[in-house]
Amino acid sequence: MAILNYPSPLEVLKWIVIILVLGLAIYIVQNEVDRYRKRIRNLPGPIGYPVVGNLFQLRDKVTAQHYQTWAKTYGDVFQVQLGNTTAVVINSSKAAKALFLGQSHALNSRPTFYIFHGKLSKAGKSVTSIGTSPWDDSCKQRRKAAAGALIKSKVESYAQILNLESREFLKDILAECQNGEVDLDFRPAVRRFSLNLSLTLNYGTRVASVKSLDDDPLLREIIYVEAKISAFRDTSKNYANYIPLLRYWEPFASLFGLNKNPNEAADIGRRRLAYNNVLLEKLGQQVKEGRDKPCIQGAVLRDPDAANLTREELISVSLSMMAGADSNIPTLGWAILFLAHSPDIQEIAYTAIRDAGVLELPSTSYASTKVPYMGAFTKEISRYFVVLKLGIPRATYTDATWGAATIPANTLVFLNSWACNRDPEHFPDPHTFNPLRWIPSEDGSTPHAHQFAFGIGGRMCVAQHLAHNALYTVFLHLIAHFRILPAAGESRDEIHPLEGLKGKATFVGTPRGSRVKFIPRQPEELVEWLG
Ligand code: HEM
Repeated sequence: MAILNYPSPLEVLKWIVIILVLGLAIYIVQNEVDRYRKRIRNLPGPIGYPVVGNLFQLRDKVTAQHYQTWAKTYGDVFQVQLGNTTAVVINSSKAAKALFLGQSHALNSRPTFYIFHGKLSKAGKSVTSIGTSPWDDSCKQRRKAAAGALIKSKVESYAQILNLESREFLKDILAECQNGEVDLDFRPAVRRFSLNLSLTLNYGTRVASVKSLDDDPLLREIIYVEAKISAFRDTSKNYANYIPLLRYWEPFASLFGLNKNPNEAADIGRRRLAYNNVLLEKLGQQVKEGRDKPCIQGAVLRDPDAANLTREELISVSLSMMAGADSNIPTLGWAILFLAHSPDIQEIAYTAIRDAGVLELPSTSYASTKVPYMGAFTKEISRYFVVLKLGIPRATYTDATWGAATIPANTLVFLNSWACNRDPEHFPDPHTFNPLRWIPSEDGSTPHAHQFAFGIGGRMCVAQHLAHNALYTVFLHLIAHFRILPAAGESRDEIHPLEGLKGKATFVGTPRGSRVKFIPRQPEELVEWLG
């Protein structure tokens, strides 16, 4: 009888390790061939490392600034490899105009990402906001509906909403500022202002008080979920978007209990859909009964051209409006800090407001005023800070060309808005904060007609007029009625648009500072004026 020679456990383990190492080596070789093939011919770009490409060279850096540095070596338009994904980065205003305006159709799409689209949005019945939707007929319809509700003339009709929310913002600050005796954390007031803009403009509903941000379960849910969504959208983190190997690791991590919440993205997607359904349902009922307040979603529901939008498409429009708060909050926060450290600019702005006769007006007139210096100041805030320093990622819809290079359809594209807004050919002395650059010269021409904080081309921000008017109105209220000083011990470092950020490599630039002193110019009169 033959005796079977079973291998020892050590032998088995040895073979398992050999097979795993061999498998990994074959995978890596194949993967490197794949990554090499994905490089775009005739387009320069830095060489990265196996598997990760250029990702680790960008870790803990403000990505847009790093790309701006690379542009000095590789030119205005270059490619990077983020793991297995090839991305094209556009770093000068001239190149941005040539590509996003000159080849607008080819650059008109948005990419899909493994985490955001594959997990979060899939769980939310694949409903994505306009800003995260690839270009197709549905996206075109949704963009048209949103843009229709946000054109310049419609935005003028939202003036009372902007005035009301700015007034409420001042009330929140006045209630807590103790005449400038304390360093006040302005974030709750800023959050309420921005959330109210999104909610009122989109659904005709609003947050009654700062306290209800914490007390009201629906609002708490919105704030929590929107913050999570912003994190899942972050293009500089979420490495599983770029390195497929990490996706294979996920089931093992869950098996060994290393991934605390493997279904988090899907869960957040479902929760976002749930509260938007509740809000849309409520508005639909109000529209039916004729007791709805004027709002974007109400306008869309009543718009005969939008009648063919499905419920998912209506929700998509809402998601897009809610996402706007993500950009408004840090921009307003940074501007408050900037004002605190810039008494000279506060003084010029206050004088301009006073000389334009705004101080004699009721708050209900503020949004409809046109104080040139304040309009210019608002534009310069957006240009100088650039909250989305790499814009919102784009993708090529069809092949595009740059010099001798063909950028194939479905390539990830980043507009380096930070670099374009600091482009000395477009903005002389670009590192100086100078609102006067926006004041029209005597012949009526504005030297710099385009700044890139809202993007450029066919997928540019649909709400740029609204966002500008909202910021203009709140700045007008704030500067007319308060002086702002820095918090104790804070230096100008906190307003550096790169060094002053909380977390360098984040998609949305958020200032790390959050406290200033607010001193009412005329406390008693202000109470009365605010009503
Ligand atoms: C300071 C405030 C804001 C900034 C800096 C900003 C910036 C941007 C940028 C950079 C883009 C991408 C543009 C491109 O790819 O060329 C964008 C897209 C978009 N923004 Fe804004 N935004 C702001 C506020 C808002 C608000 C308040 C809303 C909604 C009420 C909004 C709605 C949208 C939508 C729907 C898109 C997607 C457009 C598309 O993909 O076709 N934004 N925004």
